[in-house]
Amino acid sequence: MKALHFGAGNIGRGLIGYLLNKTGYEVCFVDADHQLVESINDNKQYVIELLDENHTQETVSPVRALHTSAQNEIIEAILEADLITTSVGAQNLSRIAPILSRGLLLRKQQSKPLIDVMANENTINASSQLKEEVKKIVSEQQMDEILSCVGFPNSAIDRLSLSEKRREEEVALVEPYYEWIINRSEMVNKDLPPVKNAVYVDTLKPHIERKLYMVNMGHAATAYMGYLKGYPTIQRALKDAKLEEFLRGALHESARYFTHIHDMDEEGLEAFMEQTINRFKNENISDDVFRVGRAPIRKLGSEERLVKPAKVLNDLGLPIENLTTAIAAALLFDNPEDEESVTLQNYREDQGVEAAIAHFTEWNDDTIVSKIKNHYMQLKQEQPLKS
Ligand SMILES: NC(=O)c1ccc[n+]([C@@H]2O[C@H](COP(=O)([O-])OP(=O)(O)OC[C@H]3O[C@@H](n4cnc5c(N)ncnc54)[C@H](O)[C@@H]3O)[C@@H](O)[C@H]2O)c1
Ligand SMILES: O=P(O)(O)OC[C@@H](O)[C@@H](O)[C@H](O)[C@H](O)CO
Repeated sequence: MKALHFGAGNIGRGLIGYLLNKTGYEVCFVDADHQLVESINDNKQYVIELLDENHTQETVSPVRALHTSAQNEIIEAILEADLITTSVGAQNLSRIAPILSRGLLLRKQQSKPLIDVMANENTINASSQLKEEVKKIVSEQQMDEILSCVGFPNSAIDRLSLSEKRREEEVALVEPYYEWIINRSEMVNKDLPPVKNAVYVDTLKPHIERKLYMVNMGHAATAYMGYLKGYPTIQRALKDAKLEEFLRGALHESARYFTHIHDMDEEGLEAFMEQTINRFKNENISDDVFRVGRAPIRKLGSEERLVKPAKVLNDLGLPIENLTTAIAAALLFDNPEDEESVTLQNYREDQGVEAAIAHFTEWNDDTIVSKIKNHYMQLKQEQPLKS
């Protein structure tokens, strides 16, 4: 069995490549990073190290990689693949669509078997988003042809995954915990063996929402508040009792979304929150606030981790103090090396904070805008040097 995976970054190697390899797939990565592609091809394997006390290492092999410029080889790999997956960042899905559509149309012309394409990104329904990107660039008839032999099952992935260069080799550093949840009902090829240790469900929504609106919400809230307090990592930030209390508060607010919208039980959510906080505090991990807070414009989006639960909870008349504080903190996230952070800061300086809140969150409610602005002023006052 052959799997083609776009994005050989942290989670691509640390979770997806790892589990596909364990399932028995020959994994071929596609990546835009020349050095990464070279390193994978030089070794035909890569190392994955568990971030636990033992730092256990495993080798994932055999693997190969193609650079995004190797268009003919990528098409060949699409034609040969039994499964196609991605983890390139939701903002890059549109970049994959052109080569993917060419390859999928050729598969149809050559009567290749049914295939599933699964985008594994931190966003709601990433595979559906990828499908929409394909739809934008092909004709209606071509889209019908693609959909007659391709499924775009959505999924949720969870594993704190980092990377470290050691002797010219990118080592994937991963926490022991992982979760890959796949919407079976959206798959067209159910003949393949299930991905090892993946969980197959018929309704993904509660799972992906809990991942994004609790794990990633809590992570982002900690990163933005941690940054403002001058902490370099999530783990250092959570040594500050006040920040841990803030994270707990934000998680408790968000948990109400799940009791009200998904009818989840409080006890289960409480356990999930504790598990999440403990994962973030893992002493064996050093997770940079700039990585976790990256792309603040994406994270402030109306369907995203901070704004969506806050909006729904507000409509239900439930508290959102911590969530709106986290949104305010995101507006102060200033990393000159992060393109979105630079755009955000420029917009805020040119247009003012109120305009920035409405523009980026698309939450056009005067009471809310002024609530977020108050938090923002408070945070700014506490951190005069940061902005
Ligand atoms: N790292 C984590 O802890 C983690 C966990 C769960 C989900 N995710 C999600 O997985 C996705 C990837 O995250 P990551 O942390 O691995 O990021 P990363 O930056 O480490 O990896 C992304 C990789 O995609 C490559 N890439 C970018 N554009 C490409 C393109 N057009 N074609 C091929 N390759 C391309 C990059 O060169 C990079 O190697 C994101 O959506 C992220 O939200 C990450
Ligand atoms: O990948 P992002 O930018 O959406 O979010 C940053 C982190 O919260 C994220 O990568 C987590 O580490 C991951 O989602 C854990 O499964």
